[in-house]
Amino acid sequence: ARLAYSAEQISVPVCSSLQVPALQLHVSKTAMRASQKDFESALSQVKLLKDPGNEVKLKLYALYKQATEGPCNTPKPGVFDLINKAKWDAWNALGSLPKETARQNYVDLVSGLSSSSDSSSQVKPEADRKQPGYETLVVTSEDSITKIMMNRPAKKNAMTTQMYNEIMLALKAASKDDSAITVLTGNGDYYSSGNDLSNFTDIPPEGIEEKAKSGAILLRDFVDCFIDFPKPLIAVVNGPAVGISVTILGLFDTVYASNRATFHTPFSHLGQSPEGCSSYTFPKIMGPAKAAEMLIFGKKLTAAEACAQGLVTEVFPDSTFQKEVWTRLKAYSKLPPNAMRISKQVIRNREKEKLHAINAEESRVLQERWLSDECTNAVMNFLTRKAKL
Ligand SMILES: CCCCCC/C=C/C(=O)SCCNC(=O)CCNC(=O)[C@H](O)C(C)(C)COP(=O)(O)OP(=O)(O)OC[C@H]1O[C@@H](n2cnc3c(N)ncnc32)[C@H](O)[C@@H]1OP(=O)(O)O
Repeated sequence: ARLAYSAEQISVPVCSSLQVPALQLHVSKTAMRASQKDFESALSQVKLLKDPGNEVKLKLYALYKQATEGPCNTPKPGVFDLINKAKWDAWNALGSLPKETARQNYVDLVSGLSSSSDSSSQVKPEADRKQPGYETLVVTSEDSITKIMMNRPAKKNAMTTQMYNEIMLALKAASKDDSAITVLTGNGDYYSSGNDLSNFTDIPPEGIEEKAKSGAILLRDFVDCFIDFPKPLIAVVNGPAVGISVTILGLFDTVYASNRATFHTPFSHLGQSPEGCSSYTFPKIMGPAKAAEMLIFGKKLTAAEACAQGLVTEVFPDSTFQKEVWTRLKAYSKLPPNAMRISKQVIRNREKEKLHAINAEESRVLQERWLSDECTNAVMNFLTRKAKL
């Protein structure tokens, strides 16, 4: 049955003090313009929803603050104040979005949540469905869909060694479970900021060469899992994507993106070179000239540009992204699973051997790049806060 809950009940253990201020009945005067009635009714409606999860609550929080107070201009909370920092990040990510647009987006989001909770009143709370054993991911299986969500929102879902290993484990488990399709997505405002640059700081006693060697093996194994994944694999790109989180998209069967997403592969800036088989898949998908702009010159694409160039399947407005995408995926997941798997095999199998060879070669080249001065300086500049993308 649908749960009516109070402001206290909406917070979940992962983020226990995350309260949605929209639940407070106070609405500042600045919000009382065009869609005042709709906005007020959304504020009441939100109290009747099932817990929508932290990601959505952060979106609601950010839109509410933007709609009532305008752009974020409060100081950024400290590193250890994770919850307030996540809230601040979500609000700040809205930039100069006009108050009226934020109000409209809030109303749209609540309306999307209401209709999806109407149609799935038996859904178990996420905590019950969550698969145990992952620290950097939230893995859930429901409606024949296994969802692997990168879960380091405070670090923009940067991929640590542990996250690479957990994604490989989750993919292996998903390839054998009874789900029909598998989804990779991110928690928070980013899809992923790519390789966690602090991976480079953990040098073993055997030295930097050994570190580069083990990194190349990890990279090759990680990308191999995507090449070999037997079921339809869908990326739900909820926000900006950087580096390896972009390159592996060429190995997915479908890529849905929010219109807030961007696609950025700044390898030359970082003294590195392409991976994830992108040296092959990108020129094939978008033609060599467009691929070179991304992979050599680090041109950042908007979601619309990435869609026009064939890397993204479809772009959705951020305010309705989750609702539209999951409605579509739930419908796809009801198709005969064996037929989908076999179709994927027919489409992908003849390329597999080639992709494994390309992956091995890209990993070998990167192993050398990681030892270069260009790469070391770029990573040190980021880690000492002298540079950002
Ligand atoms: C097995 C190894 C395989 C390696 C394969 C090769 C892979 C290559 C790549 O993926 S290359 C791409 C690498 N990524 C980057 O260079 C991104 C670096 N990050 C940034 O430039 C920025 O953080 C940003 C533009 C993504 C976001 O900027 P902003 O919105 O201003 O947020 P913050 O910078 O304050 O970030 C919040 C918090 O997250 C930390 N963080 C973000 N990205 C990374 C990252 N890639 N590695 C490590 N840490 C990251 C950032 O430091 C902040 O932490 P703090 O709050 O200061 O503790």
